[in-house]
Amino acid sequence: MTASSTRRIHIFDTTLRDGEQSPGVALNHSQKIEIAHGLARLGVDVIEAGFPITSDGDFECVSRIAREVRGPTIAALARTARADIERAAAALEAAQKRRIHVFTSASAVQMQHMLRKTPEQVIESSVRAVEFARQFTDDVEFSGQDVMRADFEFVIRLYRAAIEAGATVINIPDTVGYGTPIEYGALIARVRDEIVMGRNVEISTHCHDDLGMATANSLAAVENGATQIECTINGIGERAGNTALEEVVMAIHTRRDHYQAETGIHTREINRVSRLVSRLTGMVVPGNKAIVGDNAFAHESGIHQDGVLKHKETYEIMNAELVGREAAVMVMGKHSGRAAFRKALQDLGYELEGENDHGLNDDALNALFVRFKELADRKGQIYADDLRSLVEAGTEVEQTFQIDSIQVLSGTRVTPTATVRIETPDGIREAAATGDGPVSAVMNAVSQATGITPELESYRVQSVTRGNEALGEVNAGVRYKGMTVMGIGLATDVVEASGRAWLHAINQIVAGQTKEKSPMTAETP
Ligand SMILES: CC(=O)SCCNC(=O)CCNC(=O)[C@H](O)C(C)(C)COP(=O)(O)OP(=O)(O)OC[C@H]1O[C@@H](n2cnc3c(N)ncnc32)[C@H](O)[C@@H]1OP(=O)(O)O
Ligand SMILES: CC(C)C(=O)C(=O)O
Ligand SMILES: [Mg+2]
Repeated sequence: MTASSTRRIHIFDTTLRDGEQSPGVALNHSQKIEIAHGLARLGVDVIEAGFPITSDGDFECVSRIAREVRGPTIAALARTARADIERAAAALEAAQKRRIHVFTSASAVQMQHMLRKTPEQVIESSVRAVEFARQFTDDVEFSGQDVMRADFEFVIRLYRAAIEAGATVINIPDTVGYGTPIEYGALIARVRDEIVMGRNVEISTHCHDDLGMATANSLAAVENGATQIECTINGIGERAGNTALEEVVMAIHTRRDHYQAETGIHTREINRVSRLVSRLTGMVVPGNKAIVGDNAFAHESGIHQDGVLKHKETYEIMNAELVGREAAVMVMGKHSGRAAFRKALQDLGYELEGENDHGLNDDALNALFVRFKELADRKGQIYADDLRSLVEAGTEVEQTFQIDSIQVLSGTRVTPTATVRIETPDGIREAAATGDGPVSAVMNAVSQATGITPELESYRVQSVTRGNEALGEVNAGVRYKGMTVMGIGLATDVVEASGRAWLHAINQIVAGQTKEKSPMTAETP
């Protein structure tokens, strides 16, 4: 591939407009500004900052982004109405580079039932709107919603009219995610060959993920002449969301042999902006999400781990570092094999063959591996501290304290209060405590009963089975006097699971302290 044959694909990010249309998401001004700066750092070409006619708040926010964010073109959405276009133009006034994005509908169902216009009226209002928008800027994008359910002959007529009226970017939205890659690619090729025909007009793709085909459709468009992809961080957006920015960018990068294209995205910023958007929108990224999910660069099964340890490329098509993540991680669990087990112990500092206390020969390693599998069967994921306990004590940590009962009082206008009974080596101890919420109340009560108050560093709750009686697993990462441990608690009630996780962490702390005092124990790595 020569440099001259590489096409530049523009990334149009609509996280702040279509992304914010995700049900339940509403970002305030400072959150939007923070995301806009993140997008500029990422190197997107266009930021669609909002739809200014929506509200005074949206207008103000687009104006602020236009004033403050430098680098990308700032775009604002408008219906074909004059008032929308005037409002968009006013909001964009301070932008270094501004684009008005005018949209209409192209499918019969939307024209007839939503716009209540005939196809000819839709063409006429679109032409007027594009011409009017051109009075404010030379950069006008035009979209006809729902093209994949539209009559393609009409689509061609509509877009031809928009180009003649002055549209510089024509965006082909599959608004309801109906198209397949072959159909969508073929339509883009028709638009390229029948209406763009070498003119200086950019073809853009805007896909939704209702059938899980947004990324495939966007890439099919690139194969057929599109040079702009509209997308959102983490694929958020209306219903099932939009094309995920990180997916198309990394597909183009990783398969540049195939697409003969490149984007201007600084890929090492991807993880950072993904985390930012997830945190501010409250939309959790699923573990198995491509590129940015927790598991996207993790290996748990023994055969994969063995392959990756021998040569990374056996199971990895891109480096985690390339998207700003830590190098691929080995998750230790019941599917892990000896190779990964051995490597995990080495990473923790244990010598596998030698004369010191923890020098493990093959027989010792095999015996430990059997215990590791037993533990993984019961527990699922195995953490570094579990491995340390296995090596040093040959068993899971001793449960010095055990929960006898937990009672929690919580609700509106009630200070959350927890009462716990804990079995200790000296008999039952009872303690009651309050907290900001039921979880902190139960943690405080357990600390009081055991006399150990660690500091909470991370907290995660997830469901590990399905249905009404789903078990909640709580992972509480805690720190105590320089020691960091992960407590795990499982129960159908997440408050109880939190209490169990807290106590599990305390038991590990107690076990760690006992070992430190024992003259028989070698230094922990
Ligand atoms: C596919 C997309 O993502 S499109 C963008 C969707 N985003 C949003 O709708 C978010 C912001 N929307 C809003 O705040 C409001 O809907 C507003 C301010 C735009 C309009 O509010 P209202 O005036 O109360 O109208 P309402 O939302 O009830 O209905 C939409 C109107 O826009 C019309 N309309 C829809 N699309 C277009 C268009 N492209 N061009 C012109 N008019 C349009 C509809 O026909 C309807 O008109 P009607 O009231 O005469 O029947
Ligand atoms: C406004 C348009 C481009 C849109 O979001 C869609 O059609 O999905
Ligand atoms: Mg959309």
